[in-house]
Amino acid sequence: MNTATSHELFTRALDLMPGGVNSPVRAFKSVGGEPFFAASAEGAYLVDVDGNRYVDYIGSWGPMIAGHAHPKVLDAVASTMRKGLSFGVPNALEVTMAETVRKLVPSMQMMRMVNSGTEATLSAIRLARGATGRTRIVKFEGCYHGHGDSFLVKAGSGALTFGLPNSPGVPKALADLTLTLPYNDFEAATTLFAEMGDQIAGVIVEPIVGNANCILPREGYLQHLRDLCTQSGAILIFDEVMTGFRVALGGAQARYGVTPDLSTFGKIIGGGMPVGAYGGRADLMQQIAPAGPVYQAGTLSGNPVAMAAGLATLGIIQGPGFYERLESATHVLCDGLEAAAHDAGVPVTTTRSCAMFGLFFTDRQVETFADAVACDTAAFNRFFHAMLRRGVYFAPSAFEAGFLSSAHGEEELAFTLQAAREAFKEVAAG
Ligand SMILES: Cc1ncc(COP(=O)(O)O)c(C=O)c1O
Ligand SMILES: N[C@H](C=O)CCC(=O)O
Repeated sequence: MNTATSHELFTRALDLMPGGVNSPVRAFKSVGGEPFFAASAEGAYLVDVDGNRYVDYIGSWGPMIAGHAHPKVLDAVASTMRKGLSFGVPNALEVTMAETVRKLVPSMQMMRMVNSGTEATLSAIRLARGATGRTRIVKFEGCYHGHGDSFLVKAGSGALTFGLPNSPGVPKALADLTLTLPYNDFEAATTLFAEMGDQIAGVIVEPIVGNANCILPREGYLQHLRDLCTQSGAILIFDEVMTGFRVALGGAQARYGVTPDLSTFGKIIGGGMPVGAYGGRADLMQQIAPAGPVYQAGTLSGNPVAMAAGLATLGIIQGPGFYERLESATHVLCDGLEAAAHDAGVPVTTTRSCAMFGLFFTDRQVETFADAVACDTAAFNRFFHAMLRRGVYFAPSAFEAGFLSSAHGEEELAFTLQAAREAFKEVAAG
């Protein structure tokens, strides 16, 4: 495999950007080797600057649920941008976006568009604090909510991958206000609320944890958090930046039938452009400036080109059978990966929820963060490179979920599973 141009770019980048990248996980530091540099992407495929083609199971970390460079999204972006890139005054697409989101996710009675998932979560937690007058927040070990200071405590994603779950630079006084719980542990949550429930402003949770690989909620767990928050007056925030519009049209809250007070979105809602959103109960959102006293703002928020890309994507995913097809493709992939691993004698288990999946190198079922970190990351790293060499790109970390798009058809799945049969044999050989 020729990677000369990527190598040359990475060498230059290392001198210019920390780790040679603009976001840590993509540096390949935990799996070893060097990242490839993308030249283009279409459908289920990424093409690098040396002309290598990969079936892509990241989809830009989630936004590309309709596949890369979908013609409807490109057309919407092209026609919108000709009218101007940014206005700094309200535009009609923002209103259409909010109406569309509220139709698909009814708990989003009112909302605010922002520019990233990070902005959405840190705005939501500020609102929870402002509305309750309390300061403590609760998050879960291995969950990642972007890089806001309050969230870099036992954080997942790159923070977990690189062993930096509690980042230097976050004042201790602030970090002390973040309480952490083990995800899926009913008893621990009950105990914490019994001790400190009246001090907790909000609970923020990835309803399906996608930043410590992919861990599904135990039956009744999200409802348990709902009940604890209702009883104590804490605000329940579902961080649906990853799960929103991915595990169901109405997100994880629709899939599990649990209604949060606030939700955060990102990724798919922007169709590949930098977008996030937060919203929920109207009485809470009315406390955001200028309607209320809790301040939050953004020069480019509601950007028309970003709204156009997001709206086009939200249009595509409402097509008939869209999620049914995604769900069955994910089953084909995960069942096939488990079978291929089993045939090679490599212990592997998968988790899946519609268009999102986890691949764990263990023979045990994974239901907790402790289960996830106990898996064989060295075996994952070997598998990752064996797949990459065969033209399949999984996340370059054992602690990230995988994503399918509607462009992953029979051909791509068959190609992936053939590569996996060979790759697992390579892993077994050591
Ligand atoms: C669940 C979750 N919340 C928040 C974020 C932060 O989003 P962003 O990277 O757009 O700031 C991410 C991803 O990075 C995420 O997966
Ligand atoms: N897990 C993160 C987002 O979901 C990975 C993306 C990033 O941090 O670059």
